[in-house]
This record gives sequence, structure tokens and C-alpha cells, in this order.
Amino acid sequence: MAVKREDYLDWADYFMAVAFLSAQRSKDPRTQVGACIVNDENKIVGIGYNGMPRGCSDEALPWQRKNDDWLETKIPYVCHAEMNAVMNKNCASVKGCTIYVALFPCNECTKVIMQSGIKEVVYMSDTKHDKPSMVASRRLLDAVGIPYRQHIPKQSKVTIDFGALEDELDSTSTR
Ligand SMILES: O=c1ccn([C@H]2C[C@H](O)[C@@H](COP(=O)(O)O)O2)c(=O)[nH]1
Ligand SMILES: [Zn+2]
Repeated sequence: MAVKREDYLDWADYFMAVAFLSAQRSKDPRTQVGACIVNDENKIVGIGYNGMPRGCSDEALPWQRKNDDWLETKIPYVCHAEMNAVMNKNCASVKGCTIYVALFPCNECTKVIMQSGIKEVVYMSDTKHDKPSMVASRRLLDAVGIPYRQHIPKQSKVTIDFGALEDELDSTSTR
């Protein structure tokens, strides 16, 4: 009798992988961020990545991070992944949900997370830990007791191979 696969993705790795996959859609040449919002039934209710606002051409606005003229940087224009995930929700409310994010959220995203009723933040990278924005995020989250934790992946790598199913079917049909 066939037994079940044991190397399947667990829920948390799955949701973080969805966040990372979503980040692949970002046009930001430096930092690609993805976010995935999940409800208490393990259903994905929102996905987002960092990008220019709806209707804005990705070519028309600047992608550079630094410029003497702030208006010529991406900062005032780019929509962050977490905000997009909340705005893209496919249900009435994300109250009580968990957000999986590739990067620990900035203070602006943290405010959106808090106002949307999200109850938990799971992040992968914390490379900007000491930036004032992240210090502010932790201060805000701590103030209201929203837990945040770094994701420790069970699988270090998740590979997406579009040919995998055909390869598998080919090998089983010749067995
Ligand atoms: O909470 C966050 C923080 C940042 N982002 C996005 C915004 C930008 O597109 C990049 C950060 O660019 P840097 O050049 O590394 O400053 O990440 C986000 O989506 N969510
Ligand atoms: Zn942000």
C-alpha cells in the first residue's frame, strides 16, 4: 500500500513560500518583498508585493533609492507589500489573521497591519533591525501586544519546477 509523502511543505513554509513567490513580481531592482495573509482556517485571504500604485506605469516613476531630490526616489511612490496584501484581501476583513512577510515590516506597514486587525506577524528577514522604522514597528507592536516572530523554515529551499509533473508522469508511464 502506498504511504503518504513525508517531505510535503508544512503550512508555515507554504505561506512564507507564497510570500516569497509573490515578491518575484516586484519591479524594485534592489529589494523585493512579498506578503501573504492567512486566516484561522489556514486559508490565504490576501497576497501582495511592493510595487507602484495601481495605474502607474512601472517605467514612469523612479526606482532609485537615493537622490538629492527625494521626489526622484521610489520612497514617496512605492506601495509596500504588506499594505498591498491587506488592500488585495478577498474577504470582508483580515481581523484575526496572520501575516507572513519576507521582511520585517516598516512602521508604515505596521500601522496598516494594526488597523486591519491582523493578530500576528511572521517575518523571514530582519536585516533592517536597527533602522528607526523597525524600532518604531516593534514599539507599536509591543504597545498593543501583537506577537511577531521570525520564521524558521523546515525546508531551506522550495523549488518550483514547471516541468516536474510531466517528468513524474513520464517516468511512471514507463515503469
Ligand atoms: O515594510 C516594508 C518595507 C519596505 N518595503 C519595500 C519598499 C521598497 O520597494 C523596498 C525597500 O527598498 P530599499 O531600497 O531596500 O530601501 O521594500 C516593503 O514592501 N515593506
Ligand atoms: Zn512598509
